Amino acid sequence: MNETTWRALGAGAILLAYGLMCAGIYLRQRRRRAAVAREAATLAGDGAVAPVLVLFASQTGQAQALAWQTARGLQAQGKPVRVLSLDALDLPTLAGTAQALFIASTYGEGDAPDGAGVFAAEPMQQAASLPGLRYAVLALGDRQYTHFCAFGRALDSWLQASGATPLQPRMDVDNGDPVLLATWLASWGADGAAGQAPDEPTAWRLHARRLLNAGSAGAPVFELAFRPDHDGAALPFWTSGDLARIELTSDPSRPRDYSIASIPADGELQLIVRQERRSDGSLGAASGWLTAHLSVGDSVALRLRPHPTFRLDANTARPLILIGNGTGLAGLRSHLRARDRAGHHANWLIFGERNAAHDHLCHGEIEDWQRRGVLQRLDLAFSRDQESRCYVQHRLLQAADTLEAWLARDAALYVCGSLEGMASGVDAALRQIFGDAAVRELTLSGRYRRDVY
Ligand SMILES: Cc1cc2nc3c(=O)[nH]c(=O)nc-3n(C[C@H](O)[C@H](O)[C@H](O)COP(=O)(O)O)c2cc1C
Repeated sequence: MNETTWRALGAGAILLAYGLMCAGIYLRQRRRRAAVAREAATLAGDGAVAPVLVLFASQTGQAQALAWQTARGLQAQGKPVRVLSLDALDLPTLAGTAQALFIASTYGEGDAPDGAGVFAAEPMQQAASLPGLRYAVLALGDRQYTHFCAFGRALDSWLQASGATPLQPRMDVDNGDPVLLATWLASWGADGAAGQAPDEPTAWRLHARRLLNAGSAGAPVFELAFRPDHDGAALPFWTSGDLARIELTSDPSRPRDYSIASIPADGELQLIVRQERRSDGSLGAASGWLTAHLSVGDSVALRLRPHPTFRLDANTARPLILIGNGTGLAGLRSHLRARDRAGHHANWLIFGERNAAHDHLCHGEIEDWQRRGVLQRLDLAFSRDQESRCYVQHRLLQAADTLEAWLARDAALYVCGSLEGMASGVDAALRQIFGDAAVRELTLSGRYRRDVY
């Protein structure tokens, strides 16, 4: 065979591989859509009347929970309903819908939450044609952020620019304002009183508190262990990836969510908390209370919050790549403990902190996982142990080939820790290695999940 024939064969092989990759993406998308459709069909009725779409854009689950409450209200009035995450919505479906209700939170600097990132980056980039659509928007946010309810607002503007007609003015909800939530729910026939989080607080006792980074140049990090307040009381249900919400008596309007660092099999609920200091030197309200004021033996009320976007769920049987920094180890540790118990050893941890000597949080447990093969690979990035700063995103770039091999084995990525610097850097590194389209596909298929703050 001459060189031209070899080249032609090579080009043919590349085309074939590309075709197979496209077919794989298409089939996965189709499977995902079918699963979403099955879930939504439970409320959708017999198909004689077009369902109302209830669409949510949610990071930690509040918008999602409200979407289901809204849907149940509509259903109680005899209306067929479909509940969908915004990223599971396509424009033809929306254009063919008469009525849609949007419940959207805001993250980052006025950005869409992860479950709506693709919708925000694609359909929302230009006006669509939605003249037959009547809609309402419930925007969730927090006035402490500069871009209050920015994503809900952007969604509203886009719908208006697309020719859709508002059923009522947009509602901008500050910090879960119960009055506005009850008003929204009542307008769709749902029980207003159910507007509060359905998860009841449970009573716990602080059993132990341990400093994890003695001698650190950074702020102290503690592990707190809580046990049920009453001896012999059963542990409430949670699963790895979930959150614990703390409401301070001094500031009940501003609850704080912490990633749970343990699993129920540990017999206790553990958190990893960094003691924050304000610029005037005083302790942060929640972290100061947990790390300094609360004494061992004291009681606390915690609400366990399901965190569907960060659970293992459909990724249970997949290899996992767990990436995080600082107290973000909490969310990764609960997953690793769950994996250890389930005997799933295809785990790769990439963890970053400042100095190995003082900030190697939970190193005993991590070494034990390594020794027992629970971790197949471990990469540590101690940013200040060398001249030039090195972060987890640099480890990702250095290990790009291995990362590619793991993703080819259908691995899922879990990122936990700070949004600025870490999670944004990790996202940029993933896009640099795999391209935007692949990151989009990972997000849509639930193989790229984040618990970032
Ligand atoms: C890291 C972080 C960033 C946030 N950024 C904003 C923001 O820019 N603007 C805003 O109005 N709310 C912001 N919020 C508040 C959320 O939008 C609000 O808590 C919402 O109720 C969460 O709903 P979800 O559980 O459905 O994601 C932010 C919250 C967190 C934790």
